[in-house]
Formats: sequence, C-alpha cells, structure tokens
Amino acid sequence: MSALAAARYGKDNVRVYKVHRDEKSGIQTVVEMTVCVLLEGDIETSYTKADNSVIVATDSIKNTIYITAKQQPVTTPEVFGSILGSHFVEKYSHIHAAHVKIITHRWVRMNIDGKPHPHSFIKDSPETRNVQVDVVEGKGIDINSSINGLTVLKSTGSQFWGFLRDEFTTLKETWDRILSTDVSANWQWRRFSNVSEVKANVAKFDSTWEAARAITLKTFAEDNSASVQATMYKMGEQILATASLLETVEYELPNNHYFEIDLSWHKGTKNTGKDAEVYAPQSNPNGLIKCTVGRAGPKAKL
Ligand SMILES: O=c1[nH]c(=O)c2[nH]c(=O)[nH]c2[nH]1
Repeated sequence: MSALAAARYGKDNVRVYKVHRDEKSGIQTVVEMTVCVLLEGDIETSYTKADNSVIVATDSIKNTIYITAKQQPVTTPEVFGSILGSHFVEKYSHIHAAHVKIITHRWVRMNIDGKPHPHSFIKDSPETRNVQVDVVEGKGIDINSSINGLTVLKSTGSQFWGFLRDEFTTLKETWDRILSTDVSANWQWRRFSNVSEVKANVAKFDSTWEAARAITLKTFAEDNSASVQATMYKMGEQILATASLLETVEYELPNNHYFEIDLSWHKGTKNTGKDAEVYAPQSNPNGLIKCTVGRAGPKAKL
C-alpha cells in the first residue's frame, strides 16, 4: 500500500514585464519578473483518483499572475507575492497554502550625458532580487527576501592563515590573496498575519534590501578578511541590526579561487608571492561557505 505523502503543483517560469508611465514627467519605470506559484490543499484525489475537479489548472494560475500584475502594484516583490499568494488561499476553499517565488531581474536606468534617461535601462549584471512568499491558511505569511548572483572580487585585503594543518594539508598560509565570490544572501522576516500587515511594512522591504546590498559590498571591500567565514558573519550581524523584523540572515558564498602561476620556467620570470601579477582563475572546484546568523538567545543552536 502506498499513500501520497506530500504534493504541491502550479506554474513555474512565468515571465512578466510591467511598465509604469508617469504622464506628467514622461518618466517610465519597468519591472521584469520570473514568477513561480505552487499550491497545496485538498488536492490528493487528483493524484490518487484521477479527480481533476480539485485542480485549479496551471494555465489559470498563469492567467491569475498576469491579472494580478495588471491590477496591483508589482513592487515591492514582497507585497506583490503576498497579494498573489493570498488570492489563491482566499478564492479556493480547498487550497490551504500558496508558495510564491519571484525573481526580479535587474534593469537599471541608463545615465546619458550625466542625466537619468526617462525610458532606457541597462542590465548591468545577472544579479537578481528574489522573494519566497509562503501563505498558509490560518497561520499567516512567511517572507524570505534575497540577493542572488552579485559577483565581487578584491585584489588584496584578504588573508587565510592559522587553519588546521595535518597530513592532508598542502595549502600554504597567505597574508595577501585575491578574494572573489558570487553573493547569495537571504533574510527571513518574522511571520506576518495578513496582507494588510505586509503592506503596512512596505517601506522596510526596499530599505532592507538596499541596506543588505550596501553592507555586503562595504564589508567585502573594507574588511581585512581573515576568512570568508569571518567576513560573512560580520555582514550578517550588521544586516540583523538594521531591521528588527528580521529573524535570521543567511549567506552562501562560493570561494572562487585564483591560483598563482609559476613562470620561472621562462627565463627565470618571477610571478609568485610578492611578484605575482598573472593568475589562473579557477572554475572548479570551489570552496562553498554558508552560515545563518540569528539573534542570540535560548533559541540559538548549531
Ligand atoms: O576563507 C577561506 N575559508 C576556508 O574555509 C578555506 N579553505 C581553503 O582552502 N581556503 C579557504 N578560505
């Protein structure tokens, strides 16, 4: 005998673009998103009894995403995701949870001759602003906001020494190395009871994203890094300090290695240690360092 242990379904990779035209100033603002909506509820019979009557078609889910984008503001993604997710839970009595993921792509207004252009934008990096919004009937709205794909490099101001040495160790200690990573950072908000409460906090979503991005860049640049671990913890504790509604901040940082190349085989060319100038960037393997920073207290545990 088998049983359905868990199920959710919906539409993924729904690409949506929305423009706002300010008639007075002529300034247009654009948002491009990739949306995923997955539903849970009393849908078991659709799997076990071929009962399609409980299925809100994924095509209808896609249509609902477009209509909601037309009728509601799509910024902030936290608010839009909460409105969208709550719609499914409120509209269909047998749907008890909606999981909304929104990836917001980076369109930055162009500066032309030193002035912001009214309707032209540049995608200056693959970086995205993401949210995961989980609306659960009777419980509330859980929101996780994140930065992804923010690639950074510093050419000095990073060290790595004093690490455990044994018969498996070949890595040399260094007091000056290149540090590069692709930042994934996310922050978990304390549970909101409903959409109105999410809307009441709308300004915090943008300001916290801006603070998280600025803290990440400033700390990366200015910290004389002892390790990826020590630097990412400093980032996490500063972000937690900026917003009291945050429960945790999580970082996931690959350590993208740049290896020195010994060029002494060519006429004794010096290219290691203090003479190193030409390096070989590595695609793999890479270090992968993660941590979650929470507020100290009885709940904190490893
Ligand atoms: O910042 C670092 N953390 C590590 O855990 C580690 N391990 C390693 O080989 N290099 C580095 N660098």
